[in-house]
Amino acid sequence: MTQILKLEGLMVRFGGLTAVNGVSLTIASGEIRGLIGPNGAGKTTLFNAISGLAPASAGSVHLDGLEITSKSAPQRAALGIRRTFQTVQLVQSFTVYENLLFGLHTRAGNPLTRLIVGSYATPDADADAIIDEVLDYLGMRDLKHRVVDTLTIAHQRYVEIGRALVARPKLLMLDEPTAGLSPAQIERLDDLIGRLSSDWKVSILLVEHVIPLVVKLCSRITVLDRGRVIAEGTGAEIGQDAAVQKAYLGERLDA
Ligand SMILES: Nc1ncnc2c1ncn2[C@@H]1O[C@H](COP(=O)(O)OP(=O)(O)OP(=O)(O)O)[C@@H](O)[C@H]1O
Repeated sequence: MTQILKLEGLMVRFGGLTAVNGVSLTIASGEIRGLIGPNGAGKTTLFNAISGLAPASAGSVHLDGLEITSKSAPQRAALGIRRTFQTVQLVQSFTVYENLLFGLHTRAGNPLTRLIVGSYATPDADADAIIDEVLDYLGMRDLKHRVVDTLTIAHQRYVEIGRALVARPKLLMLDEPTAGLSPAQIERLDDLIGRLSSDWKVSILLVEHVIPLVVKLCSRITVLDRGRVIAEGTGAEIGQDAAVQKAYLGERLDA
């Protein structure tokens, strides 16, 4: 099976602190991989190292067979890595449509967005059609011209996912997508994430504190603690793992 993402011995240091410490992992095409770990384990830093926001101190990152370790974040985005953030990062005073255009133009050639986010590919003739397709998929067509800061946090999270999808990424990284959502909203998002990988032919790396959701969605889960991978396996396997139980100390994985 094709490996979409391969990390080998990845390290990220902040001065004397090693936030990511020799992480190696591979994600297969179409896989939904869970990434869990206690607070401060290094999950967001690992996301940043994969997406190019945190430079690797050592090790390598390959995307779909291409080494991208020294590529910038905009170059990685253009090559097919897209992500969402723990705290939603949209242009709040822009409409849903305008925010999705940003996602599209990181792979197309709009001069303004190229100045802001960089661009390495050819312009898209049919931005509107792509955006409408994504909004229809997300059930948000009626919100297309709404200003983002008038939307619920749940809808804002969908817009972030939409901004990633318009670029038809190879790897979609979701950083705590359920943060701030109600149980009903989490259930809907859970259903969406479960469909995304096959509907959009995208591999997903999911960081999430709602462990039952990760266990349900992901056939394999990687567990980080203090920057290191301490376990990898199915939900049942990692639930039984003594090192994982110790790292979570009291948090119930089967809750
Ligand atoms: N820019 C930075 N400068 C210095 N230290 C940092 C920086 N970013 C993260 N850290 C430190 O790196 C470690 C890993 O942090 P990180 O945010 O990646 O963990 P996390 O697993 O995502 O945590 P959480 O689940 O709480 O979001 C922590 O000790 C954190 O304080």
